[in-house]
Amino acid sequence: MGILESIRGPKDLDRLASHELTDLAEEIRQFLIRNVAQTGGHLGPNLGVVELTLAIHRIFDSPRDSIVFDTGHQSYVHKLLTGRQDFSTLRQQGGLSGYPSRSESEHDIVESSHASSSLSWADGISKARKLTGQGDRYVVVVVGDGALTGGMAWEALNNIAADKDRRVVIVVNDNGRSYAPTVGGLADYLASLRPAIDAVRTAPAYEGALEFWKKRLQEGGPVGRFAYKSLHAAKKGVKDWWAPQGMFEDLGLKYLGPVDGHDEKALEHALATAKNFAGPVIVHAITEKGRGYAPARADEADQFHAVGVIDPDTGQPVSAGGAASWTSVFADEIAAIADERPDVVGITGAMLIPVGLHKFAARHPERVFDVGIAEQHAVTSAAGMAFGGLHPVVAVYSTFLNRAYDQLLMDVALHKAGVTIVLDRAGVTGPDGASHHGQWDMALVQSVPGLHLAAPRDATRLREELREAVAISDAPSVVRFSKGTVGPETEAVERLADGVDILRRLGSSGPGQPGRDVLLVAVGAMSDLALDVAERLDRQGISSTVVDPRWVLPVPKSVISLAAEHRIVVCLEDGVRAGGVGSRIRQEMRAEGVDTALNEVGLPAEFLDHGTRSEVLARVGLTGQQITHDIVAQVLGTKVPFARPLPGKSAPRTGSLPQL
Ligand SMILES: Cc1ncc(C[n+]2csc(CCOP(=O)(O)OP(=O)(O)O)c2C)c(N)n1
Ligand SMILES: CC(=O)[C@@H](O)[C@H](O)COP(=O)(O)O
Ligand SMILES: [Mg+2]
Repeated sequence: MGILESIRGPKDLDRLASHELTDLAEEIRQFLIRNVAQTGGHLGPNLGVVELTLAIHRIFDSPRDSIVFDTGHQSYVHKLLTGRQDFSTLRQQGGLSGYPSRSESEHDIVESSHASSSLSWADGISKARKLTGQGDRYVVVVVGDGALTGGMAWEALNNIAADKDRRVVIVVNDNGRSYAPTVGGLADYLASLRPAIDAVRTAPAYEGALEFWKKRLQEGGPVGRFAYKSLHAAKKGVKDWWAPQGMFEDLGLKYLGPVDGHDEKALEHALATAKNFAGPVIVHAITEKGRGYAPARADEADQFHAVGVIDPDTGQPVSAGGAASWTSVFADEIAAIADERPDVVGITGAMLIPVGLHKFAARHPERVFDVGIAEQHAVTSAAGMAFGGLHPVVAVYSTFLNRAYDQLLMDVALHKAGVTIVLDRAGVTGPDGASHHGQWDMALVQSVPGLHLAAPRDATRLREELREAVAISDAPSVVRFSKGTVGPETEAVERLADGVDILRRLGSSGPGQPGRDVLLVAVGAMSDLALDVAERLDRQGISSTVVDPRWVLPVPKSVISLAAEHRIVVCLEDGVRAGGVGSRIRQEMRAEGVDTALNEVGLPAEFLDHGTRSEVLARVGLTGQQITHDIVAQVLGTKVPFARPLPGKSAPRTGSLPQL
C-alpha cells in the first residue's frame, strides 16, 4: 500500500518524514495522471500544486483554519488529502465535483469557479473571525497569477492590507500562466522575480539576522544606532532590488518569497514564517503547471490546463475530434471577417484559444487583445474602442459575462456603442457544474435597452448572424452558442421579411384556417429539440409550426403575428425561464393584445449540479418526450381558445382538438 492510501485527513500528514513527503508527492502526481486521464479534468493546474497543498495542510489546521482556492480547479490534491480518493466519478453526474464542494467536505469553502474572488472571500472570513472572537484562526488563500489579473483581487487586497491584525496568508501560486502565459504589468512584475531570487528571505539565517539587529536596535546606544542605519540601508537596498516586496509592502502587506513551489521544505518554512506574522502576508510560490508530466510540460497551448480523456502515456486525446465545434466555426468566421474589416478587433479574458480568437490573432496579432481575467475591463475597454472608431468583438464564456453586466449596460448600451459580444458555452455546459452553465446570459441581456441578441441554430446561421452582428454600429450585439459540437444544418422552409426562419409546418388546423395548434419558438440550439417535439405532436394529431427567430431580441414582429394564429406558443430556450426570451415574447404579445397561451420551456432558476450536457437537460425536463407530454396534456386538458385577433385580423376560432 502506498502512503496516499494511508492519508485519511490532513492530520495524517504530520507524522510523515521529509522523504515520505517526497514519495507522497510522487504518488499523488501518478494518481492524478492515471485518474484524470480517464475522466478528463484540470490536470495541469493540479500537477502544479502538489507540494504547495501538502505544505499548506501541514502548517495550517483545516477546517479550523480556512483554506480558500481561487477558481477552485486546482483543488484535486486538497480533495485527496481530505478523504476523497475515488476520482473515478470526477465531474460526472452524482460524482466528485471538479471544484470545492461544501456537500463533499467541511474542508471546502468556495464552490464557484469564477476567478479572482478568493481574496474577497478571505477579507470577509477574516473580518468575521475577528468580530466573533476567533481572530486566531487563519484564512489561507491559494490564488494563481492569472486570477491576480482580475480587478476584484485588487479591490480585496486594498481592504485586507488596511487591517494589520487579521490572519490572512495569501499564497500566490505563480506558474506564469493562465491558459497561456499570463499577460500584463503584474505578470511581467512577478516574472521579473523568478530567476533572480531564490527564497533568500525565508531562509532561517535571514530571519535570524533580522531578529538579531532588531533587538540591538531596541537596546539603543551606538550599536543600536548602527543597527538602525544598517537595517534601513538593507531594507532600502532590498526594496529597490526586490520590487514585489516594495509593491506589496507599499500596499501594507508583508511579502515572503519567491519560494520554490516544489520544494516542500522551503514552502513549509515560508508558510510557518507567514503564520508567525499573524497578520496579512503574501507567500509568493513559483510553480510549474503540469509539473512532472512531460506531455503537459511540452504543451505550448495551455500545459494541459483542462483535458478530455487522454492516453496517460502520451497525453494524446483518446477520441479523435468529430464534428466541428461551435468554437471552431466562430474561430474561422471571425478570422475571415477580420481580413475584410480592419476596424474589427478581438478581446479575450485570458482565454484566446478556448474562445476561438487564436486564428484572428495569428493573422492580425496587433488587433487581438488579451486583457487577463478581467471581463469587466474587457467590456468597458470595448466601449472605448468603439468610441475610437473600432468594432470590438469581446469573446467570453457565457457564465463570465455575468460579471460584466453593468459595463454592458452603462458603458456599452448607454452610449449606443457598436460592440459585439460572443458568448461561447451558453446554456448547459455540463462537467464544470453550477458556476459554469451559461444559463443567465439571455435573462441578463434582455433587460439591456437597444441590445440585439442572436442565437444561431447551426454553423451556417452562426456565420450569418455573426456578420450581421458586426454590422450593427450603434448598439450592443450579442451572439450566443453552446459548448461542444455544432448541431446538424437545418434549412428553413421560408424566411420571413424580418429574418425569422420557418423551419417546419406540420399538420393543419382545418381548411382555410391560418396557423396551427402549437407555435414552437426554438432559440438557437433548441431547434433540433423543437423539430423532434413537432414530430411527436404530429403523431398525436396536433399540428405545429416551428420557427427560429435567429435574432431573439428585439422580439421579431412576425413571431407575435404567428402567435396570434396558434392556440399555444411554446418557447424553447437553453437559459433560465425567469426573464428569458419566452418571458420577453409574452410581454410583447401582451403589448400587441395577443393573449395566446405561452409556455416558457427552459432552465429553472436553480444551480444545476455537474453531469453531461444531455444528462443535465434531461434532469430539468428539456427532452422531446417531456415537452411533448406537457403540451399534449395542456392542449387536451383544456379547450384552449384561439387567440383574439390582431387588430384588423379575422375573428378568433374556438373549439377543441380531435379526441385522440
Ligand atoms: C471570471 C473568470 N474568467 C475566466 C475563467 C476561466 N479560467 C479558468 S482557470 C483560468 C486561468 C487561471 O489562471 P491562474 O489563476 O494562474 O491559475 P492556474 O490555472 O495557472 O493554476 C481561467 C482564465 C474563470 N474561471 N473565471
Ligand atoms: C476552470 C475554468 O473556468 C475553465 O478551465 C473551464 O473549466 C474550461 O471549460 P471548458 O472545458 O468548457 O473550456
Ligand atoms: Mg497561473
